[in-house]
Amino acid sequence: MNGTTNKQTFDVAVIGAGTAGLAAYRAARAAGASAVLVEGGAHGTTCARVGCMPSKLLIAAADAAHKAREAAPFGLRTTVEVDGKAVMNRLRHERDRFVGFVIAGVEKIPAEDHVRGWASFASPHVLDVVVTPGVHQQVEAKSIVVATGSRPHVPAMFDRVRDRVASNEDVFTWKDLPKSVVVFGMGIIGLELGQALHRLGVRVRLFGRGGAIGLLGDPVVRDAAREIFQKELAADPDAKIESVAPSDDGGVTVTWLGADGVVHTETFEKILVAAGRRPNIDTLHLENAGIAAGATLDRETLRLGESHVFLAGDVNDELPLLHEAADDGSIAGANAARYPVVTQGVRRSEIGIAFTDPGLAVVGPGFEELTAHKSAHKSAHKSIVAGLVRFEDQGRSRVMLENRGALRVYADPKTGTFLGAEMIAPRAEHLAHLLAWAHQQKLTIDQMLAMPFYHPVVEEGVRTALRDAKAKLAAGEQVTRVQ
Ligand SMILES: Cc1cc2nc3c(=O)[nH]c(=O)nc-3n(C[C@H](O)[C@H](O)[C@H](O)COP(=O)(O)OP(=O)(O)OC[C@H]3O[C@@H](n4cnc5c(N)ncnc54)[C@H](O)[C@@H]3O)c2cc1C
Ligand SMILES: NC(=O)c1ccc[n+]([C@@H]2O[C@H](COP(=O)([O-])OP(=O)(O)OC[C@H]3O[C@@H](n4cnc5c(N)ncnc54)[C@H](O)[C@@H]3O)[C@@H](O)[C@H]2O)c1
Repeated sequence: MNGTTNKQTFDVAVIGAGTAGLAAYRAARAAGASAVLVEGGAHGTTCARVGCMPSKLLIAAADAAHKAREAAPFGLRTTVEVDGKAVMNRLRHERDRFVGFVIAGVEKIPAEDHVRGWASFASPHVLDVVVTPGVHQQVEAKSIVVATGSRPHVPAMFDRVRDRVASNEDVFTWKDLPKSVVVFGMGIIGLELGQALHRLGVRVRLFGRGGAIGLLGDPVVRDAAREIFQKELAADPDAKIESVAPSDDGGVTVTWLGADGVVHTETFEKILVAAGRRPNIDTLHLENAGIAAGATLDRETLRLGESHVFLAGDVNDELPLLHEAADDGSIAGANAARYPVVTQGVRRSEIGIAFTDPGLAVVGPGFEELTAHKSAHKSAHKSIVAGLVRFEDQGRSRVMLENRGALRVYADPKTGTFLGAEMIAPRAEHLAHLLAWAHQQKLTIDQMLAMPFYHPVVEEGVRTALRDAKAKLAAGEQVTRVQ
């Protein structure tokens, strides 16, 4: 290390000024501690800059195009022309507005509480911050909140085209829509962006791995999702890729073995890899932090083992979602301020949503976790009750021509307590909230059925699933995971 300047001392140091880090800094200050926020990259948070907000802006344009194009059955004649430059301009304009609000909040933080540079552990309580190459600053703190987020993971199979691979960091910088995009990964990012680009007139092909679709774990719901997406898009959730090679025109050529047993080759202008994200923890020299070997994260306190280090947001690889990052930050920041006294934070019921159309959602721990082994014996899976609704004949969904999808609600066979749900459904984001609130209240299926249901609404579909669960509870009909 050369060019080290002064050492500043605080009660709490927070690494990363994303959603979790900003919440941690504010919670630490509110608890009366002195605190510093260390940020190495661009301000504005992943969510606002290259995540939640720009992706939803692209989806909003795509949905508008799709609705207009699909209006004929209602007796409407429309033609849709997509102006790619205008789509991307609006996206960036609105995105920059959201980023601006975050930056305005950061600017309110006193300058003395703010260090610009990349931090890593020099010793348990001292961070080395690289301000510019060769210029270092030291920050000393009693406790440290690591809130460094995550980054896109690009597997080795893309090594030959690595310099051409786009991630969520690149898509929203595109000035115009490309003619064609191959998307690897049918997780949430791949599905959201892939479907949106397709609806905006881009030739899209989606490749997934192992049959996974978004966040779904329930085989009944996943099968429905596969069918729906494959009807609309070229999508193979269990792709047998033979090669991904650079093409002469600056794009990529993909060769794969199709489900038809035939080897196909197609060339695309762009390649988007959305094959998962990795926590930004490997460059922090955590080995210098004095943390006992084998220390694990306590999700209720966000403390790493018995140490003075707390992990908040995507970096802890628990639930990489915006509202969880914000909650993590508040819990970790308050605990870091009170360290060594730590208290358990309030955790909410789990909810995950993919903003596809139809939307995907999981409420509670999800089918796979609910039915996981109940003992060390491999074949001993837990049984649950699952009530099903399919949306083909659901009244309001059919009125709107959005009658596609399936939803399963889960119940405890003994108590009838609602355990969660998975769905691909119209208005999924709203149904998921309704169900998550019932889940957090630990309601039973009977108590949920005693709530009001208006007519005609999509929520009546949820009632159908709840009634099915009630009937199956009475009949003792349970489901178990099939290996
Ligand atoms: C395309 C996309 C769409 C998404 N859509 C949604 C959505 O619709 N809903 C939802 O709930 N979630 C969504 N998410 C997830 C959500 O964006 C993240 O869970 C959330 O932004 C994580 O916040 P964070 O504070 O942990 O990380 P970040 O906001 O990434 O902040 C981490 C910060 O740490 C800084 N940093 C890293 N290392 C260092 C270091 N060594 N020194 C100093 N600073 C460092 C980084 O520069 C960064 O500013 C989406 C994510 C993506 C990628
Ligand atoms: N609406 C939302 O809340 C939202 C939207 C976008 C992202 N996010 C967050 O960001 C996280 C990361 O999203 P993501 O979609 O990158 O990750 P993901 O983990 O959700 O999905 C990655 C997918 O890529 C597949 N995959 C892995 N390697 C592959 C390969 N070589 N070829 C093809 N497929 C491959 C995996 O099987 C998996 O299904 C999500 O887990 C989520 O928490 C949330």
